[in-house]
Amino acid sequence: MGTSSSKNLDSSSHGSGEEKDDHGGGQLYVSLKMENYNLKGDLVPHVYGSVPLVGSWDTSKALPMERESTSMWELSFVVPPNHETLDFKFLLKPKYNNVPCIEEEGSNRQFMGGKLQGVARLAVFKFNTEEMLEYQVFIKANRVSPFDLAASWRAYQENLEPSTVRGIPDVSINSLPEGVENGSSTSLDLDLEQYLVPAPPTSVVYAANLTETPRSLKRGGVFSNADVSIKDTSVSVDRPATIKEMEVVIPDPPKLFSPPGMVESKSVGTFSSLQKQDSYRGLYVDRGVGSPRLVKSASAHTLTSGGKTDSGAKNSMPAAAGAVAAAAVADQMLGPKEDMHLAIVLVGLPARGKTFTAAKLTRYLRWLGHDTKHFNVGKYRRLKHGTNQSADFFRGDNPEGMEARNEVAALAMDDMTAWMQEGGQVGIFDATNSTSERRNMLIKMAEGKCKIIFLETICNDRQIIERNIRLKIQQSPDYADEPDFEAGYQDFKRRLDNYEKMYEPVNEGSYIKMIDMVSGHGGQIQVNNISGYLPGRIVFFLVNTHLTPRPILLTRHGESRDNVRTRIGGDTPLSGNGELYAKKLTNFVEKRLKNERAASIWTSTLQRTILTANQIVGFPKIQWRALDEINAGVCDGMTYEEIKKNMPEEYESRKKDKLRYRYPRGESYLDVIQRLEPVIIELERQRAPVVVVSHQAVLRALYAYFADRPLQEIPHIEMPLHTIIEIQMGVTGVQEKRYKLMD
Ligand SMILES: Nc1ncnc2c1ncn2[C@@H]1O[C@H](COP(=O)(O)OP(=O)(O)O)[C@@H](O)[C@H]1O
Ligand SMILES: O=P(O)(O)OC[C@H]1O[C@@](CO)(OP(=O)(O)O)[C@@H](O)[C@@H]1O
Repeated sequence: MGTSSSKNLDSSSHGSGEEKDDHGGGQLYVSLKMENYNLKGDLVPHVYGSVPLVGSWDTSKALPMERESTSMWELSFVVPPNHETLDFKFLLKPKYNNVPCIEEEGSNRQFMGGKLQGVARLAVFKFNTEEMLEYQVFIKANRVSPFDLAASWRAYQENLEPSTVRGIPDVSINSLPEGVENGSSTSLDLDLEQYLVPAPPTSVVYAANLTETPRSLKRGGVFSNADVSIKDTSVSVDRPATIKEMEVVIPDPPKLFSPPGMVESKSVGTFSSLQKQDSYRGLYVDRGVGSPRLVKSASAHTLTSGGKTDSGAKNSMPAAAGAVAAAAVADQMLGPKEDMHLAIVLVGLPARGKTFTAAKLTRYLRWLGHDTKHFNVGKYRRLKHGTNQSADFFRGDNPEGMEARNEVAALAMDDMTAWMQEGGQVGIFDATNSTSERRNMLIKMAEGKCKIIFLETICNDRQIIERNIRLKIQQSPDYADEPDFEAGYQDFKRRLDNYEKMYEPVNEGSYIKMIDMVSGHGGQIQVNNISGYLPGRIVFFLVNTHLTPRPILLTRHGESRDNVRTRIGGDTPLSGNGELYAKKLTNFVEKRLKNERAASIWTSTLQRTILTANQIVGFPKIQWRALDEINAGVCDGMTYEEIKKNMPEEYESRKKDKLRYRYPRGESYLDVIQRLEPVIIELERQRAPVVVVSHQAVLRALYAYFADRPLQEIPHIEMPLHTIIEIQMGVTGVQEKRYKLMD
């Protein structure tokens, strides 16, 4: 208490403290603390004793101690000086219940004339003959005058840091200061490009794993790995895409979005990799497309619980929490065998967004924890028959062409069903599948092995089809060796005519039709005979996706006071550095979004994110509970060092499996992913830019979705403070830029 009349009776398990005589009179301020890292159910330390304040020896009136930190419990009270003696003991019992009630071993503890009597000792609780719990005890008593009490109350109030953001409604908008028009503030001489830093290269291991050589072709001796690189050089079969390969040029610029200040960007998503604007050929990054059957990919391992095999089939529990896990378990226990495996079979004319949609769906399902693979028949065709087949190959009246195409489709389907027998959950079968004869063949092949849902992409907008065709000539390995863009364009048009002559829209079985869904409004989704958890989710996802180009800006809050103290969790305000970042971010957002008609700012409900976004004006701000930081449970407020020292088992368990590890009374990364699903759906649905101000763990999970990073990597993704990750969504997939606003 820091008063001249204080009396310190510090009595801990390590020895009793120094005593001073009482000269000041007044009241006795008693502070009791107990410490133990082990908890026993919902038992809370209580104090009961001889004076009415502490229950007059009635256990039901005992005073509960309050949790001061993970392991420390605290209770302070003031007793009038006229109590000659104060006897008391510690109890363990539930906070709102009187049973069980365990009293500490040994005699009463006693204050006499304001002095603690006897020797310091631990508080020992015996549950039965074998089980007991020991708490360290810290007791402090000070004589304080009423004047001291009043002064200390004032000091307490001054130092108290109640949340400074209380009262800000969940949805708010700070209006612009008078005389300032949106986007024309004087502070805007900021050059965004000066803050640009390189984005990390796409994960090497993952990209390579995803583009494995189709197994059935390899087994048949059609080619060796070495052949693949030679025959199909423009498909990144055996090697990851390098940053240079992933530069993107979008054709027909006037029709497409080009945000201010855009410079070089890197694709982290489904498509990318064209070269220069006026050179019509580029590298095609076939990310997420493959048929890995021989070699298990890293992602396949991460998505199953144990990888145990049962007569060849592994136990396909998803690496997921919550609803995803519950549905998977129910399917395994109750569903018909073929329902455990789902085949999404794409249908549509060329250049209708089938591969794009398939890759996006794969990314979403994998992020949720479903074991999903994308099988692209075009890749099989190129590997078996080469990359330079002309339009004639695709004529309906060309029997050799028809046979060759059906054969590679059957090979891919074989690979997909074989992978499912090994435990794979969702196979996405990507080809035109544009005749009912072809679809019948697939239905027969799937019998008893998996359930088929057709996903047809239909586009009636000539302009969009034209743009898609141009993208195709630039992206597809089929035209990688064609130096003349116009020749490639004419050939592709003839190929399209050939397909159109044969095309039969889906009218059979279970299907989803996406009709004119590119812009996110005006289109429609038709579904037939769709039921079940996963199909329902897939429909919901597809309803909400579109291709309207828009940026999503992800940033952590400015440095918080707990960040400075290296304490995790908590709800502290910003440090000086953090406040500076809040200002810089405000300027950045103002400049970056100055030409946008609409945008919104999303924060968590914790004050460090709300304060970071506080000064941004003119855009609606929305607080999302789902964006709150991973809940560290009983470790909230501790440093990693403290956890390591005091809870070594917890520390080690988290180190071993950071993805699945759940803090006691808190969350795991998998829990965080589950609660972020509505956020992802809403980010997909939004057509205007969104700025997300959130936290390290949450942003790792969100970023992983856009960057297509495997679940296992999520807890280890670098997510630095004071850096903005700009995700550009659009017609070529997802690209990333990074801005570092502070050193
Ligand atoms: N639902 C859709 N309708 C029309 N075009 C789309 C759709 N989804 C994506 N696209 C666009 O179509 C382009 C070509 O898509 P792609 O998937 O290669 O076509 P496909 O596999 O049908 O030949 C993509 O780059 C994308 O911009
Ligand atoms: O999963 P790890 O690597 O522990 O990172 C999450 C931690 O990051 C922190 C900072 O250490 O997030 P933030 O400051 O962004 O809110 C902690 O609050 C949180 O527990």
